[in-house]
Amino acid sequence: MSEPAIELMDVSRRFGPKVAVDGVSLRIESGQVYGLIGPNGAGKTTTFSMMCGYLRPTRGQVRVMGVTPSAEGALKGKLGVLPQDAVLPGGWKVGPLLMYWARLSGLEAPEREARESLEKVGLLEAWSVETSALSHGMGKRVALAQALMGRPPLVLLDEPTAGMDPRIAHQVRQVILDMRGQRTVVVSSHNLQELEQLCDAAAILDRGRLVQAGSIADLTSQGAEFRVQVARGAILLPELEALPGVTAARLEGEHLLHVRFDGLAHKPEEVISRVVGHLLQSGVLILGVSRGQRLEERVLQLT
Ligand SMILES: Nc1ncnc2c1ncn2[C@@H]1O[C@H](COP(=O)(O)OP(=O)(O)OP(=O)(O)O)[C@@H](O)[C@H]1O
Repeated sequence: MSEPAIELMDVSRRFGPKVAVDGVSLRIESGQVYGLIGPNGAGKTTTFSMMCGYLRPTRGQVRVMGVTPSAEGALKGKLGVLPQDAVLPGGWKVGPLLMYWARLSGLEAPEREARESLEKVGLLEAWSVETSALSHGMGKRVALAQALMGRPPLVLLDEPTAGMDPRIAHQVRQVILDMRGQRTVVVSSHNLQELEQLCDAAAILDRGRLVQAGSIADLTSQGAEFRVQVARGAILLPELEALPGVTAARLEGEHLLHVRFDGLAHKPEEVISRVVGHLLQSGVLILGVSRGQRLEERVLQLT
């Protein structure tokens, strides 16, 4: 197996008596978009900060692209970071500030880098705007532009779309999707629908501990569960449960049917077709079918 982009081995981090991260082990492969999920105080930002090298673990080991991230200069030029509460310095205009940062990072062609990055986050028109005159969402986009400059192989984004309007959030998600497969991106977000759409895999943290990690397909049980949105008609659950492969069926409200199946012995497409066929024969009208649970539902079960 090739070397992972990031590996945490039994990592803990304390702040005095407070254990913020507790014995977490996880592996993030190169080219993945990887989500860090968890309720407030779960340890996402602390984990993030250890991946960036801003914090050292109290116990265990963090390896990022083969090095210890907290070692001086270890990740220079290889890492772009959007911290949770990025604050831009006052007294600067956006473009010159980005050029200054590009120079500090040793990038060739700082102006081109700054312009391209600002364009990616849809903010080129703010080139000459004072940082103090930016709205919260605009400031965040400038910080994101900084994280993307120089196309680093690893990008860590803490709450990248929080505080952004829907159109800009969509654009930022597109920027992240464009990096998929080419660079490794770690995203922390409370927007689980967004993470479900963006990520290949994710880790769910709760009170400092790793609750579950895996591909989004595994986390949402895509190989063992599906949902049917029903317009109208009477659903007889025992009849569905008697169909080959189906292990359980339940209704959420009147219009959402959840079906679990034995994904090892049966192909999803066969069980889905069988269930949908049976429903249609029984006169049930269907609005849609989707595989797996919602990620949100899974996280609520686990945390
Ligand atoms: N510098 C610190 N000193 C003391 N306690 C801290 C410090 N940083 C974090 N903590 C505590 O560690 C725990 C994990 O915090 P962390 O910020 O990593 O959580 P989070 O998952 O990012 O939360 P949120 O979703 O609210 O941003 C919390 O209980 C927090 O109060």
